[in-house]
Amino acid sequence: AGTKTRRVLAFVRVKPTSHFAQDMIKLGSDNKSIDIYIRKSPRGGIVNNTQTDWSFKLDGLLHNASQEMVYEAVAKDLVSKALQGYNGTIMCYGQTGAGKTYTMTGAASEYRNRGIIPRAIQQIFKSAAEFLNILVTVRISYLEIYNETLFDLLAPALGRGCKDNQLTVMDGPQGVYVKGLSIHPVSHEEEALHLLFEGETNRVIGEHSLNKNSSRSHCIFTMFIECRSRDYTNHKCLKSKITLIDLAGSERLSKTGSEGQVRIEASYINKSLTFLEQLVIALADPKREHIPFRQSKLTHVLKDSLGGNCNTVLVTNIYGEADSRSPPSKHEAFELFKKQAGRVIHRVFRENKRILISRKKRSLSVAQKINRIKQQMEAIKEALEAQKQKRRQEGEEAKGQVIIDEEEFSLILKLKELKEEHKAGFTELQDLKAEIQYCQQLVDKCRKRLISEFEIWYNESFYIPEHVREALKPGGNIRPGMIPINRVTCLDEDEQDKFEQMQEAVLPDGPRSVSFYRARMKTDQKVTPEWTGMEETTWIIQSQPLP
Ligand SMILES: Nc1ncnc2c1ncn2[C@@H]1O[C@H](COP(=O)(O)OP(=O)(O)OP(=O)(O)O)[C@@H](O)[C@H]1O
Repeated sequence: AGTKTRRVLAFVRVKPTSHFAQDMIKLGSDNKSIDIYIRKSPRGGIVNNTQTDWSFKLDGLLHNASQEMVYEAVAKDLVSKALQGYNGTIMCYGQTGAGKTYTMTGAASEYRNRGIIPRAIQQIFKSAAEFLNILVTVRISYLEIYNETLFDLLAPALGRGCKDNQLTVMDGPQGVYVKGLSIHPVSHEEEALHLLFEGETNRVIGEHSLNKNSSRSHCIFTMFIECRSRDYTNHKCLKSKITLIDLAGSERLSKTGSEGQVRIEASYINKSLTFLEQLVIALADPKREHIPFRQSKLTHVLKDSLGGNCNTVLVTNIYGEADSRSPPSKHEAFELFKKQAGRVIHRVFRENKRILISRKKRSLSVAQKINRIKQQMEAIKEALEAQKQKRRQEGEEAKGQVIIDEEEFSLILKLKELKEEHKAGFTELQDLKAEIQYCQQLVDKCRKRLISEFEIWYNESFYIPEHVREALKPGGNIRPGMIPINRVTCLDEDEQDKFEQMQEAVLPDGPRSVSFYRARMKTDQKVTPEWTGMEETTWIIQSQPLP
């Protein structure tokens, strides 16, 4: 009470598309408004009072905006204010695949396309390095809320147990705190980025989330900042925090057809987003006395990150695609799947394929070596035969005494050596053949698994009700179940490999990208299991329960 609540700034980011839905979405020419027109649903019946037009006033419309432009518009000012003691919160809201994670974290492999979180980390550390008389301390936490349970995404990264990282939100004299949360002090930009990337990985492969679409959880990345004077006579300390939230995908709320686990998740997401909405509405109303913070884990955790002296920005990510009722094409969805829900199995598949290819290459080179040895052996045998002939002609054998000269002796030794090499090569080749066969089986198994999990995920994620299916044009390639499995199977992985290799080969963009790439590499090295034995490969596949 008494504190002036700052207004929540609202931005809309439209995912770039080649088929922009001009009939449905009108973007204001001043970039500060958006109008949405929805065709009436045929399900509405004769009396159909469903609202079909909406107009929204915004603080900014981000259409065809680069990651850098988004950061400038949404975050830069908020982050610099955090260094002056103001709390700042940025939330991304929107449908699955609309670009929330892209906006918050960004594309994993490209510096240029890094999102708000890595840019905020960089801005903080860059500013901190420029302050002469101020010592800046940064601590980081990374939380995930899944089905109203809190998880500490940094627990495994900081060497804590993965199993007991479930947390409780508590109210204390200092405000809200999360019991048992790892809040890690970081001294360096690279270390902070590394923690972010590690947390991201845990978000996808965490025990509770092995089979879930990443959009079914809320992720909260927080930087606690303390600025104090280096002059020890001045004890003043400015404390603030920046909270960056990737909210769970919102599209399942109205979806019919979801069952079991999916339905439970949807209901949790539904509730928590509704409570968040109520909270934002309550905060905006100066007459409201009671602010319902405790209704859900999300609102409870965000108690001191919303309202009050906090700068808050809401980014709504939307699809601008024409006919956005249709699910994405299977090809597009498969790409998404490999990055999200199917990430683990896809990684196992690729790793097995890599092993298979390396074994095949090795086996080829061993076979070539064996051939060379064989040729050398033939040549030596011929030479030895010639020597024998020579001796025969000279009648030595008749005398019962064989005298071998030095040359012949060394040929015999060489032949013996080659025979051993040949034998060893042959054994290695046999072993490699067995390994290749085994690897091939694993690769096939993984491919099957990848595809069957994809099919399940696709149907779960983009299930369309009967009436919409009917509305879709016949012969279109977006109808579920209409694309034969073998078309998915033949998605050109090798082309993709080539592309990824090319991406890796691209030089870092500018000196500040080095810490980004190094932190990424560290995460990748740590996360990728040691693929030394086949047993481990099998173990990972077997340990993945079916959805
Ligand atoms: N502005 C953009 N420019 C280019 N690619 C984008 C953009 N927004 C999203 N994408 C791409 O679209 C795909 C889906 O985006 P993203 O994963 O960020 O969606 P999401 O809303 O976080 O989905 P989920 O809720 O499932 O986590 C990704 O491959 C991402 O790289």
